[in-house]
Amino acid sequence: MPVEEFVAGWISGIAGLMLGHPIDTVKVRLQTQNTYRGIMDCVIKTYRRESVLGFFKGMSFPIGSVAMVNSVLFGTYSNSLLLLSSTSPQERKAQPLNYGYVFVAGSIAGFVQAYCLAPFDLIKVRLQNQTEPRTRPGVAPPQYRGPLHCARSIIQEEGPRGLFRGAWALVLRDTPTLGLYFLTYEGLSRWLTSDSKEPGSATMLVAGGFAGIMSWTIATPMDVVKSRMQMDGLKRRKYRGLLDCVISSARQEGPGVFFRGLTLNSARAFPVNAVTFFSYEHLLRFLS
Ligand SMILES: CN(C)C(=N)NCCC[C@H](N)C(=O)O
Repeated sequence: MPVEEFVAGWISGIAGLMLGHPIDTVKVRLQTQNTYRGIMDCVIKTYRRESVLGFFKGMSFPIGSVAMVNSVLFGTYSNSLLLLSSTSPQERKAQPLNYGYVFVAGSIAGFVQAYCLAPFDLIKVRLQNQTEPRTRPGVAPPQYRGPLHCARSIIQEEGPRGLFRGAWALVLRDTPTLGLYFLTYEGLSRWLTSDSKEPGSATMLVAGGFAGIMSWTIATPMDVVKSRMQMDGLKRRKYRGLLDCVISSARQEGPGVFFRGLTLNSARAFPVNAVTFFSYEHLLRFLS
């Protein structure tokens, strides 16, 4: 099994994460808390209360974990494509790709990565939602002192299964959208590259950026449900399950609720995924 894709996926995951985390924090807060009037209100309140550090809450943990999940995503995608089409990445560059295989391999990779991502994403979302400023004398400390304390508290209060709260929503979000993610990337990079040539840097950036926007646009409604399910269970349970979350969110806040965070998801998706694919492709050329 080729491992270069796993290594390149890991490093490119770190690059994308560092660029996108502050926007991700604002998005998660808007999706799960009703105290903000909009993006700017959330940015200003976060900055005033928590300083610039507030935007980076929960980032130390994803640097290791989300990067590892990105490695699972790219490694599973490439190896699934190898199984389906019986061609190596080098051979695939020389002949037209079967887009059906690309979509299926991307969806398999999305399914596998969703399960690996679930506990890490849950911890990230819970930490991002803590609006208390960093510990100061006289101010009550936040509920979770850090990622490990958060994981321990969830296991103690909600049992080990608590770490997988929202996992089904994550699987439903990522399985089809990652099929679309790789399909958009491969389709656009082929379209922008002349026959028998390898995609250039500008092509990787543009195709990666649009793959991110396309997949996150489709993923946003399920992303809202996922974030809400992950925050549920903290105190009293609000939702009986995924369907109940969908129905009661729509009833209480109208269908527009499923598009909360769409602007931020798209604004974050372009640079993050441009850099992710750019560094992935270059690392792969360097490693093989
Ligand atoms: C729509 N979805 C879930 C995705 N496209 N997922 C892959 C994205 C990878 C990148 N780290 C990011 O956070 O955008």
